[in-house]
Amino acid sequence: MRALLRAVGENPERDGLVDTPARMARSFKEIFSGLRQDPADALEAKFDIGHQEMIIVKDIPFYSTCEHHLLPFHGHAHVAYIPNADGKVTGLSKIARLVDGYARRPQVQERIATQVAEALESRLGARGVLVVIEAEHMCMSMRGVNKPGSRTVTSAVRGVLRNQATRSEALSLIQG
Ligand SMILES: Nc1nc2c(ncn2[C@@H]2O[C@H](COP(=O)(O)OP(=O)(O)OP(=O)(O)O)[C@@H](O)[C@H]2O)c(=O)[nH]1
Ligand SMILES: [Zn+2]
Repeated sequence: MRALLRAVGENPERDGLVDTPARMARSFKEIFSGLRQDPADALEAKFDIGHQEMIIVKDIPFYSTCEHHLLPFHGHAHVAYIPNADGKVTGLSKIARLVDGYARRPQVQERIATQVAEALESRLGARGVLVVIEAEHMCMSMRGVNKPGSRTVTSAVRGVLRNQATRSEALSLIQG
């Protein structure tokens, strides 16, 4: 961190910066905590409620860091899934924990959606999954192309949610 401060033309020994490297290390530990866990461990088919219909947790806010510039991108994730035939579902908060776990890594937006979808499919045995992520990237807003306010939308679809009617139902519930 000190080398980085020196490289941008700063003096890492001056008063305001002397504690910055340690502070950054603590901050990075939190921002990248998803690297030291398997976010899919959050998932557990815990509640045997015989529910086999669609479940959507939408507008989940998240903060992540783009792996190209190490600048933040942030926005909302919408996660729809259809449980498998045994009708067991996971706790709603676990869906948000899953998003957080993958977001707290150096990332690209596309991969967060894919990883969330694959975790729900493989760990929970979900019959269908649709993940939509919309985010603003600071590397596009505050530098480079300088387009604040532009938003990127990515999605990942698995299983029966590839079916057009089911996918349209999920998308209309997410947008509504
Ligand atoms: N696909 C994808 N691209 C991303 C993501 N986050 C940042 N990027 C892009 O990564 C690209 C890196 O491009 P480079 O040309 O190597 O880097 P650069 O010279 O800093 O590019 P500019 O940002 O255009 O100035 C840029 O186009 C970013 O917009 C992401 O989550 N997904
Ligand atoms: Zn970037």
